[in-house]
Amino acid sequence: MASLAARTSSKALKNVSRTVGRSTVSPLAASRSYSLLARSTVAAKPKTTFENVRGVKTLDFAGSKEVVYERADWPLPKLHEYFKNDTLALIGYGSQGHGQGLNARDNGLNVIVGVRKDGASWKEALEDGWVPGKTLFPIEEAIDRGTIIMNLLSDAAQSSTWPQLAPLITKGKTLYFSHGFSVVYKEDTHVVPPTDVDVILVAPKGSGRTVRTLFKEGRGINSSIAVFQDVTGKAKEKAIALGIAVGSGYLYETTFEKEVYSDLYGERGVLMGGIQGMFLAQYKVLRANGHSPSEAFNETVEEATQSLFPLIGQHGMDYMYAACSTTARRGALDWAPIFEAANRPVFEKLYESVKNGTETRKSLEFNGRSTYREDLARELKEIDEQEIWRAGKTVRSLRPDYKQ
Ligand SMILES: NC(=O)C1=CN([C@@H]2O[C@H](COP(=O)(O)OP(=O)(O)OC[C@H]3O[C@@H](n4cnc5c(N)ncnc54)[C@H](OP(=O)(O)O)[C@@H]3O)[C@@H](O)[C@H]2O)C=CC1
Ligand SMILES: CC[C@](O)(C(C)=O)C(=O)O
Ligand SMILES: [Mg+2]
Ligand SMILES: [Mg+2]
Repeated sequence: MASLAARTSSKALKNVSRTVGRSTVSPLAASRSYSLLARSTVAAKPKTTFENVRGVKTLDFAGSKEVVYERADWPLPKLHEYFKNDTLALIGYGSQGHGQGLNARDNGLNVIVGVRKDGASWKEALEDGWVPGKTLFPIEEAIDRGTIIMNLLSDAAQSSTWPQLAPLITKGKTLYFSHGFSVVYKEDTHVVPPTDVDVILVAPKGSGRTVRTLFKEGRGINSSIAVFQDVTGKAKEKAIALGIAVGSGYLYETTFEKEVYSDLYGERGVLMGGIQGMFLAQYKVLRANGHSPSEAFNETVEEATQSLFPLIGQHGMDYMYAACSTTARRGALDWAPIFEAANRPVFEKLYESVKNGTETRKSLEFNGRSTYREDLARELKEIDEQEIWRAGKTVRSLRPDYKQ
């Protein structure tokens, strides 16, 4: 199991830390420092401070000190030793089950998958090389065999299956989530963990698909970690070790409540709902003013995703501004506060809707239906058929590396 992929990631792990001056920093942090030096058009930035080495760092985030854990402190031999008596039972095999399960398996850990027999996930797990009776089991059997129960069912399914699954989570096991949803909104989900098990969270801040691709690239996704219940006194350490085991590069401490509030808010906001709404509004106004679909798409989506947003990701907003014309900079500086003012009340309403549980109840009701897959697919098809995204397909088809 530890074979080629594990050796490859072991090599990647060796490369993960480099010495810059007297501090050990990761390649990403190093490239960030490099990018700060490389900037010519922007003012000097506050320096990132590295107060600790060995993978645990206290960093200054814009004036707030926070601890970040990273992979450097958990080389593969240490992970193997730590989990030598454990079986990680991944329950559910959606986007996160796939990414976290394959990463932990490639890291050489003892991982099994538990899903509904002959459901869509069972088939996907088979395709990914999980073997029925050895590493692939019906849900109850996987929980029985596991010591660390990683509940990666859909949030709605975590709630609906809880009455059957809860009695199987016996003393000595660890209960793991990738979202604070089930335990924080217990009035609605009715998920109340047994009092004699550690309950922890590792929530990758990105799609399970990216959890996998970043791991394969020898990098690692940012994840949040939290402890809901610490029975053994080791819950936090276990969360950190599991975070690294499933392919995270950097782990940020939070609470279950903060994780679920920020996550539900972010995905409904800028990450998914907000961006689709903003793209569509801009596109529609361009079309109403006589611009062609290709021009409206290129000026709204293609330039954003292919040119400007990656610059924000690599170097920050000011860098992206500085990389655009002085004409663009002047206009964007003037209009940014207008957009902020227009959007702020929407974000306030959204945060309240998350905090008071409205979003949770809607999600439980919708995703708890037996037809949830078809119902979601129907609405996604409606997006796919919007003119903006149809135009986008033609624009993308011109790329040399185009894949449908
Ligand atoms: N998607 C992501 O990238 C992220 C997800 N998370 C969190 O990770 C967890 C898992 O999410 P994700 O990977 O997206 O999975 P999904 O939400 O897509 O759920 C998929 C899994 O749930 C199973 N499932 C659904 N309904 C039932 C049911 N009634 N009984 C048994 N199994 C059922 C499916 O099995 P079947 O095929 O048999 O229907 C499938 O294995 C959630 O807590 C989510 O919030 C956190 C960060 C990012
Ligand atoms: C942004 C959506 C997400 O929160 C994620 C990929 O992080 C999710 O729930 O899938
Ligand atoms: Mg989410
Ligand atoms: Mg998220």
